[in-house]
Amino acid sequence: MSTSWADSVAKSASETAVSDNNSLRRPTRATYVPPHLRNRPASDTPNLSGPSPERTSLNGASGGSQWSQSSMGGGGLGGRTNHEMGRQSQVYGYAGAGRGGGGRWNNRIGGRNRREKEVNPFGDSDEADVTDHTFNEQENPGINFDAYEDIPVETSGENVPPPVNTFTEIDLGELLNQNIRRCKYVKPTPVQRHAIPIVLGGRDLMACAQTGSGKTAAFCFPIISGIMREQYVQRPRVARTVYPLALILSPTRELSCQIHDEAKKFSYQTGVKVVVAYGGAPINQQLRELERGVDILVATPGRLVDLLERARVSLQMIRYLALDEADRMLDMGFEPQIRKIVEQMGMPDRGMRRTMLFSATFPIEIQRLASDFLSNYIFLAVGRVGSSTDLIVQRVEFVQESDKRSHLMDLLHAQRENVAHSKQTLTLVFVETKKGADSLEHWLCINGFPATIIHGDRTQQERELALRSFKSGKTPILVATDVAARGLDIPDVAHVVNFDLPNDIDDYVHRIGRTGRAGKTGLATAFFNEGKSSLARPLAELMQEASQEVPAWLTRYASRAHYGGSKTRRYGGGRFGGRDFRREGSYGRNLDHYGLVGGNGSSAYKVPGNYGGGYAPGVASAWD
Ligand SMILES: Nc1ncnc2c1ncn2[C@@H]1O[C@H](COP(=O)(O)OP(=O)(O)OP(=O)(O)O)[C@@H](O)[C@H]1O
Repeated sequence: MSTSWADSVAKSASETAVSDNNSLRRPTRATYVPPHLRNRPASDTPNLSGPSPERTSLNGASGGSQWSQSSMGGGGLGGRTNHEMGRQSQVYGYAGAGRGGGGRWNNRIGGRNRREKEVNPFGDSDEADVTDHTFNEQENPGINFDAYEDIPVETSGENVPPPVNTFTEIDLGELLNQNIRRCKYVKPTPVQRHAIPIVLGGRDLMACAQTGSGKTAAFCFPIISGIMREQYVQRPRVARTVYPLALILSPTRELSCQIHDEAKKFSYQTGVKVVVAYGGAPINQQLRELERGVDILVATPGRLVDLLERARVSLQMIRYLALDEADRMLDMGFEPQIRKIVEQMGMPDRGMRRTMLFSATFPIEIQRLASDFLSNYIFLAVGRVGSSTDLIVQRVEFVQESDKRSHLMDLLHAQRENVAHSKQTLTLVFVETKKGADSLEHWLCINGFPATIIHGDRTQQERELALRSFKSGKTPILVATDVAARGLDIPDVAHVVNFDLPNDIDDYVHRIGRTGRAGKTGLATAFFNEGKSSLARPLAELMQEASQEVPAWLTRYASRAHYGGSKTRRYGGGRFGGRDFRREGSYGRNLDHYGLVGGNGSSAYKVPGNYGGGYAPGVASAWD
């Protein structure tokens, strides 16, 4: 019989307890209090002042050996099936039965006392209905699910766990369900329907799903639920080092903050503690936060490496690893750093942790790199991957460089008139360089259009201020480089203008995806001229796939363009372009091209360094 990770940890816990002189109380199966029952009134909490369970638990590096003796393969989280998990939840009063059943924040998880009161991330919103166990579709507008009705879904890999249609079909735990209701989510989006059972079923996942389709929750829910339901996890106790159980990596500071905010909402009152660490902000504050305890660490790669090198964070206990915007994380800019984090800094090997990679775009060459981090994974494609959603109306206009500003002005004037009597709408304008961003913002402001900017040369404080000012509508125009292209979820962005088109079609997909989110519609306008002729073909293809009107002049440009000049569709061909690279004939062979179907093995793909970044050689990076 295979030994699950949870079993081996539990066994170790009880063995350690016996071998010690019983001088300290330790958790055993009998005393286990799941995290979701810990945030309870003091009167129900035994031994609040007792010694920390971790005090004499695994010492230092020995925590790692717990991992190496155990197996997470096949059987899933702790080797249990969903069904078995359901049974276990009854044993522990899971499913929220235990109001008053156990500890509170100052029970230990993550290595420290938690005496601070948890701030309600939902503010003062009405709490009345969250304990009602239903997800009421009628009452809740949430998301336009009709937009997703006939979305194509493709999975590949062995024994794919079946999808679910409702949150109640998944045993996520009542406290998490309450938070889902507080978020006003009534049913899972397509990516959630498929991804959550896959990860809860113990499988690794590479998931492609369109922008704004709910990927954040798709990786957060199984992590939070998994941590809540598992056996008590003893962590090594090494001075000033913390041992998170889950790591979520994202490429930008703002996106990490956003994921952190979301994860905090989802984990409210579950006892699962989420901390964020990112560059450009004072590290001491982040260290203090970490010292208060951490179960899920959301981080940007650079700051994480810093924390690892200072030995303030250890990855030994990581059992869930999620890479958001995974293709970006594995392109040439980040890949060495990610490889170092995942393979050389003490994280349990693949197969010993659950690994999830998410993005809206997943080029084949990046899939191949990514597969190094995954074990017997499932590939999930929701929607036409590498494509944009049909919810976004895409327009492309031929505008010479010298005319771009006046053209933008015309658009903004028209927009102003259109929305004069309706709700304030936000416009996001993408430019290629930081300098270009500064100068355009200045020009807009002196011409009476309140604008702000975000790019990698601004201080983090300035960046955060700009984003707040934009979100609140105080400055309804945000001029941005690609640093704002991915992941940011700003509900009222009605219009994305590609003042300068990116060089990479995937960057275009992510940029326009800042509008048309969660089932809402949006508008994206691009200024095209000869300088971007290499983008003509992939752009025309993409627009066609999304049933957009392609101007005749763009089709002419596209027919003149040849593959060598740009990255065209790299997703394995076919209208539904999200393809598992393992299904391509090339899998297992050492390719000399990157899976261009119908292409000629473009030289653009033969040089790995040519991928990523989204800016031409010689152009300063727009990223951090
Ligand atoms: N089940 C749901 N019901 C209603 N709204 C949802 C649901 N899941 C997610 N959302 C909302 O949809 C929006 C988009 O979600 P999210 O930011 O996770 O998208 P994404 O797929 O990660 O996008 P991107 O590719 O741009 O990063 C968010 O505002 C989120 O709160």
